[in-house]
Amino acid sequence: MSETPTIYEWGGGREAFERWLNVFYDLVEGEPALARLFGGRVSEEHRAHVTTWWCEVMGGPATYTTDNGGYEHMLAKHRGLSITPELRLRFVTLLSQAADDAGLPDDPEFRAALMGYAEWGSRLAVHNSQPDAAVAEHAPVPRWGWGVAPPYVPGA
Ligand code: HEM
Repeated sequence: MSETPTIYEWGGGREAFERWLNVFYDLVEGEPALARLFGGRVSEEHRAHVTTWWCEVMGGPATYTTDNGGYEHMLAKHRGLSITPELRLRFVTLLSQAADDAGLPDDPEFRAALMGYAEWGSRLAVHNSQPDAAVAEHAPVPRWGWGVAPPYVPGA
C-alpha cells in the first residue's frame, strides 16, 4: 500500500463502523444507567447518525457536516446530559468490547487510534454535558489521525 490508508478505510468502511456501533448500542441498552440517557432504547436514527459521525472523524465522507448539522448539532445533543465520569468509563469500555465482539481489525495501531479518539471525545462529552459548561460553540467535525503509531504493514 503506497499511501497510508485512513482509519476509516483500514477499519472496513461504513459497513464495519455500522456493525461495531450496533453491537455497542445493544450493549448500552443492556445497562440501565446508560440506557436511561437514551430513553431506554437507542433508536435506529441515533445509531445511523453516530455512525456517520464516526466515519467522518475517521477519514470517511464528510456527511455529518453536510447532512447532519455538523459539530454544533452533536454539541447540542450532549448539552445538559450531566454525564458522570463513571458513565463515561462504561461507555468507553463498551466501545472497546464491541470492537472485539463485532470483529473490527484488532491490530494495535488501529485499536489505539480508534480508542484514542473514544477517550478524547468522551471526555469532551462529559465536559460539554455539565450544566453551564463553557463550551466551544463552533468547530469543525474533528478528523482523527493514526497518532505516533502508523498502521503496521508487514514488509513495508
Ligand atoms: C467519543 C465519544 C462520543 C461521540 C463520538 C458521540 C457522538 C454523538 C453524536 C454524533 C450525537 C448526535 C447524534 C445525532 O446527530 O442525532 C450524540 C448524541 C448523544 N450522545 Fe454522544 N458521543 C460520545 C460520547 C457520549 C457519552 C460518553 C455519552 C453518555 C455516557 C453520550 C450520550 C449521548 C446521548 C444521550 C445523545 C443524544 C441521543 C438522542 O438523540 O436521544 N455520548 N453523540
